[in-house]
Amino acid sequence: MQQTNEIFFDKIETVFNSNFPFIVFRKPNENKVTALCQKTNELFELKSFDQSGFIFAPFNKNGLKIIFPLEKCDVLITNLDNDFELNEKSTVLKSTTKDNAQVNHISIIEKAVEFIKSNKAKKIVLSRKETLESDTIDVIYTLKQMLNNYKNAFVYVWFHPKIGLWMGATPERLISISENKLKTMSLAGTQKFKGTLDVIWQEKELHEQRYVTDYIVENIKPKLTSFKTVGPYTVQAGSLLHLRTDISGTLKSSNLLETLINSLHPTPAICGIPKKVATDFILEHEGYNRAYYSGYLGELNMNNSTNLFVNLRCMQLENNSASIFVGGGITCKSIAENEWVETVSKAEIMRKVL
Ligand SMILES: C=C(O[C@@H]1C=C(C(=O)O)C=C[C@H]1O)C(=O)O
Repeated sequence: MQQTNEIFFDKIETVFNSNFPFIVFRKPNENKVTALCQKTNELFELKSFDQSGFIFAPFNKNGLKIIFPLEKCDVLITNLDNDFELNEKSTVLKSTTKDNAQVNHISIIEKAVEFIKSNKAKKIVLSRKETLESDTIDVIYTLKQMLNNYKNAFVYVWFHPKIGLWMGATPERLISISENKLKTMSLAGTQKFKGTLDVIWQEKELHEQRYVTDYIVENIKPKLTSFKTVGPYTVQAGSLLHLRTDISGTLKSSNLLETLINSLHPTPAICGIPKKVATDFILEHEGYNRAYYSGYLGELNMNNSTNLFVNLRCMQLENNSASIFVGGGITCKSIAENEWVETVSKAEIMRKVL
């Protein structure tokens, strides 16, 4: 049901306070904001990619994939024509991340570089979690900040009482399918945005993004009748820039979604090459559970289309803390200190909206 902005956000606040499961999302470059409010607090596991609803899947392929089934939800919609007028709020954020976090992360990166140099892998994406404490975190305010500031991102707040509260503004599409037309992207390589898209990319970034493009093309091409790539070109994601290639095509048949997701996720944008070697390295060395970070989420068979995004630039909110998840691609050319700084810049994207 279409609502005015004020009524829409008041309802979201009421649902949030009632502790029932809900998702609010806005797709990249759209004005339409959609909410699915589940009528009970049951936890529905995704049983088949033929279901309709909003799905939330973890990084671990065998982990619990959750669906808010369309038929179990009230759907609310609003259109944002203007930015929200938000008062400046000076949230005091206290980092509870351990003092040795930087030393640890750098040491894992150095191990990965050595591992890659010995030809055991080409790329490994390593991540970490940064936890901030504050007693004034306001979820609706943060949602509005993300909507105002990250217009070309997939912005969301997801909550289930049995799982927790996640929110984010991701620049990365995993897969979209509408009437047998497929759209995906290869996104990798990071530098700070300094006022222009006209920048130079080093070999390290060009290579790490190329690995992702090659992997995606190799996996989806056999399932397509026609096929096109555009890029790589530079895109802005908040205060960062990335290299992106758009990949699109027409599917050979209409029942390929599950096969495609299984062959794409996790892509080398968030895992590595070769996939199995990179996954094992991540599980052995990262030393924490990625949970839903670098998993995927989005509309499944809603309005005859599927739109799934990779869960990046995201955080998990618990009581008075926000855990921000950040990572970056490591290759033989990585400089550990620079890779650390890149994760600090990525964490800024969520820190800024708290
Ligand atoms: C892993 C993340 O981002 C991914 C890694 C990137 C990189 O290594 O340069 C860039 C964009 C994303 O594909 C993240 O944001 O946590």
